[in-house]
Amino acid sequence: MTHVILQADRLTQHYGSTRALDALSLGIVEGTSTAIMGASGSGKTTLLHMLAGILTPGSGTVTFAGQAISGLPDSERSRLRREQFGFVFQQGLLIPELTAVENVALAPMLNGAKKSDAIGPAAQWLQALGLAGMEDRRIGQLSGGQAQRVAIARAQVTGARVIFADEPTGALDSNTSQDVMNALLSSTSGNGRTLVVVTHDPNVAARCQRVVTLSDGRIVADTAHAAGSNGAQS
Ligand SMILES: Nc1ncnc2c1ncn2[C@@H]1O[C@H](COP(=O)(O)OP(=O)(O)OP(=O)(O)O)[C@@H](O)[C@H]1O
Repeated sequence: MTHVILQADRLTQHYGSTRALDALSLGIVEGTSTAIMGASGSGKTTLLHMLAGILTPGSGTVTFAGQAISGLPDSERSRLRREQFGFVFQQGLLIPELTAVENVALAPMLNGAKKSDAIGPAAQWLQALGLAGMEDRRIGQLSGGQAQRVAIARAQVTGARVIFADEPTGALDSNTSQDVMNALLSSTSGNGRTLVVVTHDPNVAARCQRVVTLSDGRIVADTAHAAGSNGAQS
């Protein structure tokens, strides 16, 4: 049975006279991969940030696992983000002074875990993402694709139920982009977790099970891909 883990209802957001989102409603089924596409300025990042509780909507609601999150106080939303959500951005926003494993361990440590307890799961995630042996390298000693896989590990080590990615392959060449999407899909929707990814890249979108296209803050296409790879390694 399908379970809607995230539900947006009639989200509207204005920035001055710009309407970034226009009464947009969208349900995301748990364990699936969804790409959000659309021209520059169509509202993709605004939508992602609202689904993730980073932004509160001007009007409308976002419900996560049955709880309305859009009206929660900042502190509650930030706890929810740390504990239930993971984030992967175009530039991994990793800390260059720390090693790969320390960067990943930082996520559970921010939730109160001791470093000695956080390092083991962090190393396991790096291994699962093909980075065994690179745990002690600093970020500058990794390729762009390897660094993005560290960011993917960091997004998930806390047990996040939903992973939000904003142009996760935007800074990578096409082969590396394929590798990173393999890693992202297999570790998320391939593993029962939910992935929502904003992308301009049709190759990235085609790997997802569903593609939602925005224009002027509205959904203008919503396509399910029977052939969505759901994380299969190709
Ligand atoms: N903080 C802000 N202040 C003013 N306008 C904003 C702000 N954030 C977004 N906008 C405007 O809202 C609209 C939607 O922006 P958004 O970043 O969501 O689009 P996008 O589809 O993610 O674009 P891109 O692909 O270029 O990242 C745009 O017209 C943008 O200029």
